[in-house]
Amino acid sequence: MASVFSLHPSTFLSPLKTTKLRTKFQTLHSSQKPFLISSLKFKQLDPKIPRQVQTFWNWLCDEGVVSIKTPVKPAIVPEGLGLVAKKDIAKGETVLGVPRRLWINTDTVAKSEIGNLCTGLEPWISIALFLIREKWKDDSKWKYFIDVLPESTDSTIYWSEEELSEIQGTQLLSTTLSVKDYVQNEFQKVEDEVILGNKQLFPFRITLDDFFWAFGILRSRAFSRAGIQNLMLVPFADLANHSAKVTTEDHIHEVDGPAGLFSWDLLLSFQSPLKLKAGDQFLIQYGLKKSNADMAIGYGFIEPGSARDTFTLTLEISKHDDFYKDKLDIAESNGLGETSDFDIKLGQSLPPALFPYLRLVALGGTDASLLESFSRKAVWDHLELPVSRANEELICKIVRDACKSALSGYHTTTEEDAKLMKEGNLSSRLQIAVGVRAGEKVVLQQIDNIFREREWKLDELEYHQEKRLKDLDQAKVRNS
Ligand SMILES: C[S@@+](CC[C@H](N)C(=O)[O-])C[C@H]1O[C@@H](n2cnc3c(N)ncnc32)[C@H](O)[C@@H]1O
Repeated sequence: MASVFSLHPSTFLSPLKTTKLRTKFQTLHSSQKPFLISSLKFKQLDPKIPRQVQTFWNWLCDEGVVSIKTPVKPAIVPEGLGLVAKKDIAKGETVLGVPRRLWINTDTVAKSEIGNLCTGLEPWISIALFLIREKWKDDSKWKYFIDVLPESTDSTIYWSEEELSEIQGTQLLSTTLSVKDYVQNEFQKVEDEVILGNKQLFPFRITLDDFFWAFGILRSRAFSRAGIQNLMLVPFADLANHSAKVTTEDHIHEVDGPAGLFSWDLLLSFQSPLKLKAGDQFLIQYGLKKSNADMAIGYGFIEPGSARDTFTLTLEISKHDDFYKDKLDIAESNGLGETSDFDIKLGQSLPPALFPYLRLVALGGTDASLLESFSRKAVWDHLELPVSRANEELICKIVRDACKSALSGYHTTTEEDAKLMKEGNLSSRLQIAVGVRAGEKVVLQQIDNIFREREWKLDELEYHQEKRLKDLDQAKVRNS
């Protein structure tokens, strides 16, 4: 693949740019000198910026995506590349707008040479193939954008065996391995069904590493408005880094607006969620609901602190359960299934459906009569309250055993993790490993504590059977 690295930014003159420059010199003589000088100056980034970033910025200028008025510019920041305010920016002020013609989404792929081949593929897979192909092409429209994309991130999908051993026993490890399996299987399928039979469109070797690269790029930088169907890569906008200081998610919009010198288009537009001073970094929120494990897999970093510490309890109605069909029916009538995931977050109350589902899973013996006595909805309402001492004791045991088993799978103790974090100086990947494993353990301990306390109170709780007898007695008294 040819590269633009050998060209000095000031010698990078596409035909279009030459024309523009000439026009500018003409206007220079017609008294617009200040505009020309400042517009050339605004193109210059910090001299320490890598040359390909300067070239990318020049391209954005030529495409009319940025102008002298654009209040942010690319810069080197602790998170890699980022966007920095050129002037003070008010909260809510528009900082950038990238026109649709530069987005890479399924529409872009559909209109490309591989459009027909990609019909029916998962959106991310078609965009991944497109991206790999554009990276290989010498004359890609997105060449200067692709040249500034990283080769990898600290996402756990790129970790070595040794690095992965640091997250032994964690849910992060099992999710990472499932994601890697998924990507590998999808690659094998697309290689057999699309790539190998279409050598004229893919005249170069596409490896599993290429596919992982594209997957990682999409996971860490693509925007998706309403789920995976609207996945899109947006040059320039994808330079915005994340900050926990941003506590809203409504700063990205699609609006109609000017998209160059003479054109109008749909723009992906960013409003600043924070008030910024000149020189501050423009930051956004990547997703308030994401756990640290989601952040580690998707973006290759975690948030310090405990706000994103999560453990997912997965419960299942056994197929061998005598009441399997009834139980499944009740779960499904209430939006759950044979297997249900409950995300438990540190310091937050348990998900409301956890107790009814647990009681349902554990329901047996004489308590099972509950399944036949009421409508599906009414059974669930009953499950909101303790059913019987035996049932409540069993759910505590199920959960506490699961916590104990999970806690025994980690290869470090909470104290060892705390010591490592206190000492500092960890590599970025070890920081993620220690942060996630410590976070999972503390949530597991929190869950175990809740159910231990519940065990202590088993004698004080009011159970469904007793309540029913009490209600019957009260009714008798009223009727006598
Ligand atoms: C959308 S890109 C942002 C631009 C990116 N910094 C770059 O150099 O191209 C997302 C990536 O930026 C980095 N990043 C963003 N926010 C971060 C943060 N708060 N801490 C650490 N890394 C961050 C991660 O590598 C992440 O995968």
